[in-house]
Amino acid sequence: MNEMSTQTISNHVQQALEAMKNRVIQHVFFVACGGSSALMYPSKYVMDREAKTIRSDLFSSNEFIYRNPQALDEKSLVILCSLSGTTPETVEAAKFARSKGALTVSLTNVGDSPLAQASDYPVVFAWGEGTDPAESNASMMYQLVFGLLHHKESNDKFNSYVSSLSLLESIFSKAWNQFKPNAKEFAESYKKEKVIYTMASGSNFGPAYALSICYFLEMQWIHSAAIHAGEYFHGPFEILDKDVPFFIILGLDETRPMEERALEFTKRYGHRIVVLDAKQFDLEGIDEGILGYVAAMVISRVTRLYAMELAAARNHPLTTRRYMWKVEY
Ligand SMILES: O=P(O)(O)OC[C@H]1O[C@](O)(CO)[C@@H](O)[C@@H]1O
Repeated sequence: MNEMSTQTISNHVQQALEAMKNRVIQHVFFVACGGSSALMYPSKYVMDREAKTIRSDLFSSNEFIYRNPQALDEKSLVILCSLSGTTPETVEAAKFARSKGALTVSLTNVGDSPLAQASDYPVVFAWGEGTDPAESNASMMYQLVFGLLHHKESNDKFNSYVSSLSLLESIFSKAWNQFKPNAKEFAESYKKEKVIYTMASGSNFGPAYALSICYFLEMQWIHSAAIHAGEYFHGPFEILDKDVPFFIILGLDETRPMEERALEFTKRYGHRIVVLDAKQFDLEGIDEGILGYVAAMVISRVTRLYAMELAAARNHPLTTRRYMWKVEY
C-alpha cells in the first residue's frame, strides 16, 4: 500500500487489511441480513469482476450457518455487517465463522455492539444524514475489498478508489440536489400505489433489492419484489401491464445492457415507469475503471431520497414498524 493510500482510509480498515496481509485468503464470505446484506452486493460484484484467485459468496446470516460451506476455514475472510450490531443472526454468524478459524471483519455503526465484540476486526462506519459518504458502510466495504485485492493480487483499483474518497461528498450532494425534484414528483405520483416492482442487474441489484424489501415492503408496507433484469424475461414480465408500476435502475457497470433491454420492453407495454439513470450523475474526477462501482453507491443514496419523499407524501414515516423489534420472531 503506498503512502497516499493509507492517509484517507479508515484506521479500522487499515488494521483489518494488515491482518489480511499476514494470512492466506482463498475465499471471502459476505454475510448479513436485510439492508446490510443488500449493501454488500456491489462488493460481491467487485470480487466477481476483479478477483483472479479469491472466490467469494454472499449469504443471509442464518443461511450461512445452516448451509455450513465446506470452504469455510482458516483461509477464509468473513465480512459481516449490521448497522445496529445487534441482529442476532449476524452476531451468531460471526461466532460461527470464528469457530471455523476464519478471519472475521464486521462493519457496524456501534463500536461496542455484540457484533463488534464477536469479531476479530470491527470496522465502525458513519451513518445518517450529513455524514461523509467516504465514511459510510458502502465505502468501508469498497475499502476492504479493493484493499484485499490490492494486497493479494496487486489490483490497482484500490488506489483509484482511495483517490476518489475526497470527491464523494460533493458527488453525493450534487446527486441529492439534482434528484430531489424527481423524488418529490415520484412520491406525489406513486403515493397511492399498492405495488411497486424494482428492477436492476449487476452491482445495482443490491440497491434495487434494498428499495424493495426495506423501503417499500418494510418501511412503507407497499407490495414489491426486486426483479433481476435478466430474469425479467423468464417469468416476471408476464405481470407487466399499463398500470403496473416499475422502478427501473440503470447503472454504469458492465451489466447495463440487461437493464436497458428490460427498460425498453417495459416501456413498450407499461405506462407507470420510474427510471433512475446513473448516466445523469456528475461523477467527474472518478477513474473510468471504477465508475460503475461508484455509481452503485450513489444509486443507493438516491433511492433513499426517493423513499424519504414517498414516506413524507404518504405520511408514513420510514421508522414505522408493526412486527420488527416489537414482537417475538
Ligand atoms: O443488522 P442491521 O443492519 O442492524 O439491520 C437490522 C434491520 O435493518 C434493516 O436493514 C432495515 O430496517 C432490516 O432489513 C434489518 O432487519
